[in-house]
Amino acid sequence: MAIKFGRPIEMRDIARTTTTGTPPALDLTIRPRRNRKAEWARRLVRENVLTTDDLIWPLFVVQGNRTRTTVASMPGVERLSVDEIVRDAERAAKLDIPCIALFPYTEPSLRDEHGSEACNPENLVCQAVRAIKKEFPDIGVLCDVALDPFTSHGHDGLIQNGRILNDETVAVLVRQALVQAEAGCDIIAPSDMMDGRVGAIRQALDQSGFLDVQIMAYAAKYASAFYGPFRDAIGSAKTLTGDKRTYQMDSANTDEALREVELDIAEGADMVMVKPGMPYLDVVRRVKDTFSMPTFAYQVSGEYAMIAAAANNGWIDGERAMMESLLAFKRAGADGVLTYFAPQAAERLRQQR
Ligand SMILES: NCc1[nH]cc(CCC(=O)O)c1CC(=O)O
Ligand SMILES: [Mg+2]
Repeated sequence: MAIKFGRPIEMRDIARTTTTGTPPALDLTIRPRRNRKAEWARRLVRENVLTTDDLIWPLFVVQGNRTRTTVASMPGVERLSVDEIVRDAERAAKLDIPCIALFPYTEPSLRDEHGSEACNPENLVCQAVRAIKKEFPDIGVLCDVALDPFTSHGHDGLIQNGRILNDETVAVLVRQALVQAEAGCDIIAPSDMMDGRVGAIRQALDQSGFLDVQIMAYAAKYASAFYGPFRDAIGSAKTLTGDKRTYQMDSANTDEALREVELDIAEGADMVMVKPGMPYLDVVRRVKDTFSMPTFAYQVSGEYAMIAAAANNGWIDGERAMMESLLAFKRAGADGVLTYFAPQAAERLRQQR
């Protein structure tokens, strides 16, 4: 039987218990359960809290007008045309979500081997940034920097003879970051995992006068199966040849994550990110403890899909699983979370007040 609304474990077999007299009390001085006896008591000793200030909401942009298309593997998530994304930005602003993140679904005809569309100042992301900033200048806008939404092969960088070129890719990423900054983006978030890209982007931003544009580095980004639904959403799932293991990190490593984060901080990152989220909470904790930097976690598409699918099947209480998963990031030391649940979580937090 599906347990939609989880019952406290002690309720489950209550019918079976036969109470024959009261057993003698245990001689316990310390009873940790005392601090859990009522909601007010639990609130009083609660160590971590999730607030709306912790949320960054990722949104997908698609060509068109008044268009919202569903993403099969991400129930509840849609690709939005520019006019519609402004409506979601409005929803974010009303919910007090501090920041939204933009990802494009690029028309296949605009994708090429070099990801040229990434540097087009009129590309979907740049259009969306301008439209959002015009109506809601006070909401933070984060733009992902990587070539995968724009390349015909679905990789984050340029390829030659099957190899991803590092330095040549960085040169393109710098141009991509500059067109996004020119469009009004507040936070540049390189997700490509090329070496040296944070420093190169920082230098270019500064030389162009974008001294206040922040960089949130996807510093410890792992080669993960949990990105599957995202690649559906941006339309690179079918075209991607091979995998990303020559640039994204091996999921077995954590020391390496610290070295990656250290480099990105030295190169000028204002904030660092660990990605994916839940399977890498240990990395979040180590990064936070080691560097004391603003540290973010990305609860990625696959994590969202797992919770949404199980909830839609009636196998878990989706709302509670969502809140529990988001609180876990806070417990691990994250200052904030990129999550597709952002609007639902913000709505729930509002009701709880
Ligand atoms: N480089 C692009 C990028 N930026 C964010 C994600 C994944 C986000 C998600 O799964 O929700 C990816 C996919 C990838 O690296 O293949
Ligand atoms: Mg790096």
